[in-house]
Amino acid sequence: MATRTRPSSKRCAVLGGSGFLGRHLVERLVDRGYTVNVFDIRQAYELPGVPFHQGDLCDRQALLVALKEVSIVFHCASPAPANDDRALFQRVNIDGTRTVIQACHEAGVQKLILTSSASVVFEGTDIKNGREDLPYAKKPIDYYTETKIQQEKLVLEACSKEKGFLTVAIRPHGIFGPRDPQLVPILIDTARRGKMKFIIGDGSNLVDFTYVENVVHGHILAAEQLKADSPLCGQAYHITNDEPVRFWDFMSQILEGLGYSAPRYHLPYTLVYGIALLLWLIALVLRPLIRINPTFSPMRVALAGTHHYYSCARAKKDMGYQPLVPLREAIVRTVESYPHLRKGA
Ligand SMILES: NC(=O)C1=CN([C@@H]2O[C@H](COP(=O)(O)OP(=O)(O)OC[C@H]3O[C@@H](n4cnc5c(N)ncnc54)[C@H](O)[C@@H]3O)[C@@H](O)[C@H]2O)C=CC1
Ligand SMILES: CC(C)=CCC[C@@H](C)[C@H]1CC[C@H]2C3=C(CC[C@]12C)[C@@]1(C)CCC(=O)C[C@@H]1CC3
Repeated sequence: MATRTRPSSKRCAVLGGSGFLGRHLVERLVDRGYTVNVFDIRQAYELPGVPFHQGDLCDRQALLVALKEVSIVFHCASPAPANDDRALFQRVNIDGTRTVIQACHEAGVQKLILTSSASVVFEGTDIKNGREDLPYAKKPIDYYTETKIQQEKLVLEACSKEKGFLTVAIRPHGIFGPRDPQLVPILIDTARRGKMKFIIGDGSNLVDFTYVENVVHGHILAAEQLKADSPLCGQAYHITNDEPVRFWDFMSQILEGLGYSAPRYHLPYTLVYGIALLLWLIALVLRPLIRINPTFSPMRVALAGTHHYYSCARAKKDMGYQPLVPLREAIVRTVESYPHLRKGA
């Protein structure tokens, strides 16, 4: 039997390393002296000394090349949540994650760190200071969440001290920061189309928005603390800024920071949710003829109008996690990073 070279504990691969979180993670790992392979279906940048492997994570052979002599794998690849393609989510998040686990076994990888999502327990109704022992959503709000649940279960169940393969899942929520293609761009696009005038509900709902560097910090801590005798094995961890904020205050700070007016007029939550549901049903019926993606999907209205914030006490206790960048500073850095989205730019 061919002998495998023992992988160095500082040699890792980032699946989804071209993405928003993945790229920040790659940069931080390199700063901390890790040797990093990037694996992604698309190449978004080049970094000296960082080999890029372009491929689909459903392709085991392609993965095996990127995992050669790697001891830690960070899996943060996923189709974007806004996508409505059920088959794609099933293929990438479920079948693809099975392939990742299999390839890790074959390549002799010792640790797998999955980027899951706090949304795996969110059903569209209030969650206040939710802990990791909340049950998975029985009625997930979309295909993205449905497949993130299956994906997390697959990864956590694969944890085996006997096989020397340890796994952990990080559940971030509302990641934001420089280069995020979702949150700030969607918000500013909505404002530019004159649709950011209304607050859904009374505006008091608290939400976690988590600065990308804190999420990265949580991933690296998890990788470094994940050992056969640690409580992390096979567990999920919320990583947040630990500063729940009113959803509409956060949006207003970003909008005003970029020179736009904050929303002022209130609309009842149930009315907006009902309209969003109706539009979503109409879009579903019309789909064979025309593809419409309404701004106000039921999922977005639920995210904008309910409480959803989580406790990160378990991460503090088991891995010594503390957010590195406070929310106020994180918002300033984020606003400054989008000069092209400033009003009038
Ligand atoms: N952005 C957020 O607020 C949150 C994100 N997450 C999770 O964090 C992870 C990273 O998210 P983001 O960086 O925001 O997303 P992103 O869309 O910027 O990055 C995902 C990356 O995965 C790659 N990818 C997609 N399908 C692939 C495939 N079949 N094979 C190889 N690569 C593939 C994409 O090309 C992309 O570069 C995802 O797993 C997401 O579910 C969890 C909670 C919140
Ligand atoms: C905390 C968390 C899970 C955030 C996720 C980010 C996105 C889901 C949000 C980023 C911009 C948000 C946004 C809306 C909904 C949620 C987001 C897409 C609205 C569509 C809600 C209704 C409005 O009045 C306009 C909002 C624009 C921005």
